Amino acid sequence: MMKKKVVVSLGHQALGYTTLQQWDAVKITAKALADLVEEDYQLTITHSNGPQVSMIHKAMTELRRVYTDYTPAPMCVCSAMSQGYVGFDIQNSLRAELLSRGIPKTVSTILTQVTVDPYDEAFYEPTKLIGRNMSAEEAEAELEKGNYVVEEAGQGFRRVVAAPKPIDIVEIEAIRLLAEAGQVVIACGGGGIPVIEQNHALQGASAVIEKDSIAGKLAEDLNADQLIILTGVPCIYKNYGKEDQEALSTLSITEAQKYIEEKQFGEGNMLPKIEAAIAYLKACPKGSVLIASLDNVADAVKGKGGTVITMNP
Ligand SMILES: Nc1ncnc2c1ncn2[C@@H]1O[C@H](COP(=O)(O)OP(=O)(O)O)[C@@H](O)[C@H]1O
Ligand SMILES: NC(=O)OP(=O)(O)O
Repeated sequence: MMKKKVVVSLGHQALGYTTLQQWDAVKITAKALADLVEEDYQLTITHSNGPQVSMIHKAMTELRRVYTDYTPAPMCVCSAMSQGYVGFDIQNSLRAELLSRGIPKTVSTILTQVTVDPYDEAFYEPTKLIGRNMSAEEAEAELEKGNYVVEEAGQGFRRVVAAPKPIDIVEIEAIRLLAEAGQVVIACGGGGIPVIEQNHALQGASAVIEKDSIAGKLAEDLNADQLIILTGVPCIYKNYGKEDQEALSTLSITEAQKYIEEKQFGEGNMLPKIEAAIAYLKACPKGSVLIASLDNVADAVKGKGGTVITMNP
């Protein structure tokens, strides 16, 4: 029987926020992913990188305070480092978890670049928060360098970078080949390293791609049977956080579009997941999207929990 081709997108819950938290979190994540491998799913995994790329960016920038001749790493290099750092932890935890269950399987991370449009409107209105909180003087210095900053109420200033839309996944053929060979692949981490194509060269862009957008694009490019988005809530809710909050077990894209108009989804958190789901389903109408959390995914894939989004009910 053909294996079910699945793209799994991991959010903050799966990785934690610090090196030590990530070390512990990935062990729990690996168990949930190994359960899916045991269910005979062919897994391609992608993940968020906000806390990780911020930590790396902060470290690379702070070095300059001590070593004045030091050149800080650009954002695209920080993105590449975050893919290696997160991929390293996931691939080793998952490999160990699978071996403990008697399933020897290669798990590998592909350093993935994603092309973006240099004229994407996001470059004119950056929204993705990056790095540590800064004082007003430091924020001023960033502005002088041509970087964007925003003030967070009571917490100082933070850098913001653009979150342009993904165009093409440069290493998609390598990802597809490994996935089709039955290997577990971790790809497009942190949305992929954003690059701009100039003649035959790829130039890193000062941006961070939204990981939900790339998860949808990856599922589309692999013609996946399902996109599983593992996040901090067990399912999607109507009237989220209100007294009449209602868990939604299924959702058609028509209903999803209606709920978007009603502003039922948080702008910086659930909305990009729903938009990614709609984009993927329009390209792969026979597919489905499961939104669940690490705690309930084992049941949710059996139809007991989570929210399943499909083209039609
Ligand atoms: N309608 C909704 N249903 C469920 N969760 C929602 C909804 N609207 C906003 N959210 C929020 O979206 C969050 C998930 O997105 P996010 O915090 O960005 O997680 P991740 O790191 O997994 O991407 C939930 O924890 C919840 O607070
Ligand atoms: N790249 C990205 O969207 O990461 P976060 O989900 O951590 O913000």
